[in-house]
Amino acid sequence: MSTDIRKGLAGVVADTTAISEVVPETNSLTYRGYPVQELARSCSFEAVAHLIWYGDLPDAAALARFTERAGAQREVTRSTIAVVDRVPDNCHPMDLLRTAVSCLGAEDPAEDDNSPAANRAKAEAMFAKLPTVVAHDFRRRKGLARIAPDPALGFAENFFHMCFGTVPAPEVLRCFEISMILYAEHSFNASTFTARTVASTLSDIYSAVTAAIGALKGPLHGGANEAVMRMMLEIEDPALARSWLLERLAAKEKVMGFGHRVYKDADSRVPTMKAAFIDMAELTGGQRWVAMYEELEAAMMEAKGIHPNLDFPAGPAYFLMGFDIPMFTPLFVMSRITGWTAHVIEQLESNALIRPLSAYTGPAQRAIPLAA
Ligand SMILES: CC(=O)SCCNC(=O)CCNC(=O)[C@H](O)C(C)(C)COP(=O)(O)OP(=O)(O)OC[C@H]1O[C@@H](n2cnc3c(N)ncnc32)[C@H](O)[C@@H]1OP(=O)(O)O
Ligand SMILES: O=C([O-])CC(=O)C(=O)O
Repeated sequence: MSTDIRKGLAGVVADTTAISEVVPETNSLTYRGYPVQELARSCSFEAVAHLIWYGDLPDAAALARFTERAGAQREVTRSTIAVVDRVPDNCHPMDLLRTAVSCLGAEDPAEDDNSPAANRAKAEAMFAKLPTVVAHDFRRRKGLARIAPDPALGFAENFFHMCFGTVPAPEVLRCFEISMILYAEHSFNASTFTARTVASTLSDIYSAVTAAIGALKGPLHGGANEAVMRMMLEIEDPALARSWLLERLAAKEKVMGFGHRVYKDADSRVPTMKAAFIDMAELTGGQRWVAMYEELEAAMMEAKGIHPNLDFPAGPAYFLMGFDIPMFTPLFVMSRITGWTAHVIEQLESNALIRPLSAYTGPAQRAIPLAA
């Protein structure tokens, strides 16, 4: 047996995928062959979701059919709302979302149908319904009544409508949509690999997504977008950012929103998201957070040569859009549901149970003492 242990599976190529390609040498990320920056510039999130699941960008007619199908499925059942309403409202919203996906699975009579067509239909249903749950939770924590989804609105417009009762300026919608497109897919990241591992046992797609939500919640992964904004609020004054960061590094602490397992020379998505964040700051008078961003980014580059990752601009951009911090990782879920489910379908197309080996380091085999 090989004892070549790759901690964290770093550098291990675990399988093939045709969904996205991350090329750290050229700082590039493509979804089904299209550069993500170009998708963010010219496509709707619905078109990108279609691309991720079906392999091609939709033409106008296919996009209209897809958007109509998604719009019509946004409502969740009364029983899902009832379960969600019983979850304590001091829990993290990711806990609630995980529970909601379990409910969606339990309610689906076709839960165990793992055919590609059935799983695509379930993926589309989750894409449509998860924003309804996230918005409901956002309002319920403030003691506000639920706002029903509007099937006539696009993905981003409907989500703001369900959260705030209004649809913001097109520039805000665009920044939000850009974040959804950039967060949608990123090859074998920890949560996607979790989803694929669950799928590899021939479990159902809802179980895979539930597990992926658990993996995304951690601050080394999706939870970092929340931690970034908490850090910025704690620092408060951009003039204090550099010394704050250097103190953390001196104490050997990690600074959230920096570093990446695959990209060592900058995250391909950051320039696009940073530009969207700056647009948000200009729209809302939030330039203080841009100054904070610049200070932290420069100090980290000088001290450790480590670049920001996507969570670094996404966190303050969501803050400026008016979302509460614990909601930031659920926003990530609303996007990554596309990538996760595409990977589950791909895993099942040529499945092999995911089960690595371990090198045992416990005591050598021994006899049970007679008195035991
Ligand atoms: C959408 C996403 O999920 S993107 C990732 C979001 N996560 C974060 O922002 C959390 C903060 N970042 C990190 O913890 C890491 O960079 C990870 C987990 C993302 C990737 O880590 P790995 O590839 O395992 O690298 P690892 O953690 O071993 O770091 C390598 C070196 O860089 C340092 N380093 C990496 N990231 C950071 C950071 N954010 N702050 C301070 N030091 C860091 C490590 O301390 C280590 O230094 P050392 O060699 O002197 O011990
Ligand atoms: O790829 C990773 O390890 C983490 C990441 O950036 C993502 O999931 O978007």
